[in-house]
Parts: sequence; C-alpha cells; structure tokens
Amino acid sequence: MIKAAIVGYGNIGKSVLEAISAAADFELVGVVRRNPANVPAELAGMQLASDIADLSVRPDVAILCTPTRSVPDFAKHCLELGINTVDSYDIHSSIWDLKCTIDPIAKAHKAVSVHSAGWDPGSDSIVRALMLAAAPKGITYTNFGPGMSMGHTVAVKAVEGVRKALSVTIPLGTSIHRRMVYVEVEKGYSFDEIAKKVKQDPYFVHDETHVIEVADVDALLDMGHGVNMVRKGVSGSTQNQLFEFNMKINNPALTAQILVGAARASLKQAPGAYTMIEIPLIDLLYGDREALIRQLV
Ligand SMILES: NC(=O)C1=CN([C@@H]2O[C@H](COP(=O)(O)OP(=O)(O)OC[C@H]3O[C@@H](n4cnc5c(N)ncnc54)[C@H](OP(=O)(O)O)[C@@H]3O)[C@@H](O)[C@H]2O)C=CC1
Ligand SMILES: N[C@@H](CCCC(=O)C(=O)O)C(=O)O
Repeated sequence: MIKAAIVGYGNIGKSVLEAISAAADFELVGVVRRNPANVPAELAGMQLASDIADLSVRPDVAILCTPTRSVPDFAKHCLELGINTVDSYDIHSSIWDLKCTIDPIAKAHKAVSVHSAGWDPGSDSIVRALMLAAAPKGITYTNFGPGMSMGHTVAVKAVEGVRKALSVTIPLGTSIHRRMVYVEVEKGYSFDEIAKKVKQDPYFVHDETHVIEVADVDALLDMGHGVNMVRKGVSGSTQNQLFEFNMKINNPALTAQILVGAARASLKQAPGAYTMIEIPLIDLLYGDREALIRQLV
C-alpha cells in the first residue's frame, strides 16, 4: 500500500480524500492542516498535524492541496524530509522555473516531486503533447469553461478584505478568456481597492476581468468546469489535420484523481522533479503491467 498524506484540506484536499478512499493501493496516514484541531466529521480518527514531520507514520508521498503560491515552500519541506510530493501548481509561466528549483532538492534527498498534476496543467498537458506529436506544425487552442477556476478563486480569496470569492472562466474562443469574479467584502474594506488588486494580480492581469460585489457567494457556487481543446495542423506534409478533445467535469474531483495517479507514479521515478508529460502514462495507473498493455494498447 502507498502511504499518502494530504497537505491542506480545502476543495482539492477533500476530493483527494475521496480519491484515496476509492483507490485499492493507497492508505491515508495523515492530514496536514494549519489548525489540526479543526477536525471535520469525515476526518474523525485520522491523524492530523500542523507539520508533516509530526505524523507518526511517515508518508511515502505528500499530496499538496494548498494554494498554488505556497506549493514551492510545502514541496521543499516535504522533499527535505525525503517524502515525495505531488502538486497541481497552475501558474503556467513559472512551471519550468519551479521544476528547476525543486529538481536539485529532490535529488539531494533521493525523493521525487511531480508538479502541475491537475487537469490544466496536468492531463490537458498530456493531450496537448499528444496533439503536437500527431501534427508537429499547427496551432492548438485551449478553451476553458464556462466554469469555476479554483486557482483564480484562491488568488482572489488571498486578497485582504475578501471574505469569500468565486472566479468564473468564460471562453471567448482561440484560448482567450473573460474572468467574472464575484466577491463578498469584509466590513471596513473598500470594494474598489479589492477590485483593483484582483485586476493587477498576475492570474488576471492579461485577461478581461470583471469584479462584482455580491452578498452571498455560496448562492452562486458551482464547481463544474470543462475544456475544449482543438489543434489544426500538419502531419508530415499533409495539411488540415483536425483534433478535438472535450470534457465537462467537477473541477476538484478530476484534479484530485490526477493527483492520486501522479502520487502513484512518483514512486516509480528516479529522484528529481517532473511534469506530467515527462512521466510514462502507465505509471499513473493501478494494475498489472501486462494486463494494462493488453487492455489499452
Ligand atoms: N492544475 C489544475 O488543474 C488545478 C489546480 N488547482 C490548484 O489547487 C489549489 C487549491 O485549490 P482549492 O482546494 O480550491 O483551494 P482551497 O482554498 O479550498 O484550499 C486550500 C487549502 O490549503 C490550506 N492552506 C495552507 N496554507 C494556506 C494559506 N496560506 N492560505 C490559505 N489556505 C492555505 C488550507 O487548508 P487547511 O485549512 O487544512 O490548512 C486551505 O483550505 C489552487 O490554488 C489551484 O491553483 C485547482 C484545480 C485544478
Ligand atoms: N487551473 C485551473 C484548471 C484549469 C482551468 C483554468 O485554468 C481556468 O479556468 O482559467 C483551476 O485552478 O481550476
């Protein structure tokens, strides 16, 4: 059995608990929370700690479910203890830098770190790579939603004076998106200041962003999302090859399922830092190698 710990118990953390419970080869050895005295009913009997080093059973792998911006620090801490990590880090422009920072740390401690193992980045990255292999010349468009972006929502929640937030991604076509951001504002804070900070955040700065104050974010919340990916390109010298990938999903459930597959794969890699396109797909899967090849190939 693979011994896993969940670090951060928010939307993704809760879905990782479900994905681990449904996996035949995983056992949860603890949950790391900022306040380990906060024990929801489903975690009763489970070991909680504020530091992964304090868990009585040492995990093989830590599944990082914290805000993306705190992933590097949590990953370093776990790796320095020799514990593998997986994360769904989603700041696309910094993924290479994160991998370069983490790789020597992972190697020094004989551990493995898998970055950006959600659905985008994550499973979509694999689809983009496959489409590129199939038509090396061409254009791929990734169109999200409409749906809730957890990464953008988390970034808004971190702005001082925001009580609750929801960021909805609206596809405008050709990889361009509009951001509809709904916020509940704490008493004493200026909505205009909050809206300004949101629009300046690197998560939002390149997109058309509308920030709207609402009385009750929960009344709007729906964690459904999706993607339409299209590549039109050239295989060899043959033009007009058209590939399309669509899905409509529950965002935390899919993110968590991919994280658990990546956690499994982490135990099969040589020490170092990896992204999803660098890992053999079969390593994500549970089951007998021969049976998987007979079934899937
Ligand atoms: N690559 C992908 O496809 C996807 C990536 N993601 C990423 O997952 C991340 C987490 O999303 P989600 O689960 O919705 O976020 P939540 O805010 O619901 O949960 C994050 C949890 O992290 C813990 N935490 C640790 N440090 C902090 C901190 N400084 N501030 C706030 N919380 C902290 C908290 O748990 P506790 O109280 O237990 O300490 C918190 O509940 C997002 O930032 C997003 O980037 C999400 C979906 C898809
Ligand atoms: N990283 C996203 C998942 C992909 C969708 C997306 O990037 C978006 O809605 O902007 C998320 O955090 O929900």
